Amino acid sequence: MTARLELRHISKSYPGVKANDDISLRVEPGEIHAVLGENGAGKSTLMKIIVGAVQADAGEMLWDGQVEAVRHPARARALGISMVHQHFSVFDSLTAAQNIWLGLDRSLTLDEVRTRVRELSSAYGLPLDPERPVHALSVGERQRVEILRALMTRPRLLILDEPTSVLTPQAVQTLFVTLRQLAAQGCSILYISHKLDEIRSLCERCTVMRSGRVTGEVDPRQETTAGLSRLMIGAEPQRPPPRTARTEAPVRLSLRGLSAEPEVPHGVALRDLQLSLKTGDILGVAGVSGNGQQELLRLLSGEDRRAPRGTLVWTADDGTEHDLGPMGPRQRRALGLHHVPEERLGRGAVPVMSLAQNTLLTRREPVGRFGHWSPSRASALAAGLIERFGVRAAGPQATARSLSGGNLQKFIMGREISAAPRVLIVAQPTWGVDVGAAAQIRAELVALRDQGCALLVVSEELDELLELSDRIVVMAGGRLSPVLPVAQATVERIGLWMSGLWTAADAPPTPEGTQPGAAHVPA
Ligand SMILES: Nc1ncnc2c1ncn2[C@@H]1O[C@H](COP(=O)(O)OP(=O)(O)OP(=O)(O)O)[C@@H](O)[C@H]1O
Repeated sequence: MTARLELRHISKSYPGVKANDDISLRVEPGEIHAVLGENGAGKSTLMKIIVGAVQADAGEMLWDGQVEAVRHPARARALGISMVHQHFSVFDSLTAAQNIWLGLDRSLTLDEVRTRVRELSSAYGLPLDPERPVHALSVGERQRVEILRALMTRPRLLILDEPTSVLTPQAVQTLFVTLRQLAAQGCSILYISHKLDEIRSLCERCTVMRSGRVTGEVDPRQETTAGLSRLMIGAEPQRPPPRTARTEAPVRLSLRGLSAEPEVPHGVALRDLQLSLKTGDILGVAGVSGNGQQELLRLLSGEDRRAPRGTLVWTADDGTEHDLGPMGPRQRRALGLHHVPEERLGRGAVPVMSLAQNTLLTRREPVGRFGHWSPSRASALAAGLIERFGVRAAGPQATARSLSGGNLQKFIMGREISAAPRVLIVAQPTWGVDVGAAAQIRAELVALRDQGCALLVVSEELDELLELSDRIVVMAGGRLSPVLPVAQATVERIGLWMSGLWTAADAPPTPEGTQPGAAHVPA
């Protein structure tokens, strides 16, 4: 059979790093082919070469058996190659439908695109209102925009770079049904993921990369998860640290009936949120993105300062209370409240600035008494983070945008964790991070909690929340469910609550479990 895509001896170097080193790869028509590799292994670079966004230094590409020099993304689109990127390339001020329309060849009118989006989103179980502006969408919903945009082009090769990082388990299953349907119709799929279970259940072949080279090609269905992990990182991931039993701990931060109207049209209104973050405790917030998580995170971080007086309260060690509502992020950081936003590029880091300069976004150590910052101290801080968190980067002067997605996530997480925060608010802590690094980040979060930090972790990965959290709460329709100790949080129960189906009777018989306003809320 003629391969749909064949790569022969592809190499690509950046200053100081050989991102791809003599890579060969074959993808058959209708094949679902995984590309697996640790952060910075060179997967995204290879995909960018296939779609013509980056030019290889050496090697050739064959399409349907013919040598093809894809020098431009338009050529890749004309061949039928479509890619869903890890970092979303959407325009914030436009609606979902307008964004999709812009990415197409204009053979359809905007109205036709809207109709088609509705059809595709219901056929493939990817709910999305085409009229909503993208700035009001959560990352999970933005990802759906990208996936729908790719599906609209009726691709012959669909490349997905970490498509499930922000999808719920149910949404992942639906996506897999879609992908299998597409493959059965002859579309080839290149699937990049760090989730070994997903690769084993979805893909027929798997190319493993390490440090820019192919280290093996296997049938993932014949491998164990541990076996794949060994091929990829040369070891099995760290086991989760043993949990110590928690005793009743003092409250550090509380939400007391916090309600807020949406800041933007189509945003989610928050209703009567009651919650306490305790010292030495990890509270996990589960839920489908777009149910108010983004709005809650903005109120907690201080980007949104509209929390009504007395509804967002910081309790100091001596018991005195401070109203956090009107304080901005910097004032909150001075108290010890740090925050990792879900969007890494743009909000977590400034893409064109060096890692050293990016430390200044949230850290004061490099800043002197008169407000001048010291480049050497910023570099030293960045170098320390690179070392401690195993960030693969050319050095402290590398720009944030030159890092692979997972490495930038490690850097940002490291910057906030090593600030020794008293409260840490984290969204999607291990998004795009390989299994080894994910285990390390989780262990660091648990260590922080053991040092007395109060953590709130928002994640769409239920398994991650169950592993990390001491207590779990579900967010649906802008409300919070009762809080459950993790031992009582079964996947079934949490899954049901994700659709807003809880009642006051669900609250466990503990003081923290009683939640006014925790009535049934259809999402
Ligand atoms: N534009 C660039 N300039 C400099 N270095 C780059 C650039 N793009 C990628 N690199 C480097 O090339 C290497 C491979 O990066 P790539 O993004 O391909 O990795 P990846 O396997 O996709 O990683 P991840 O799983 O973290 O997304 C990394 O060391 C990265 O820092």
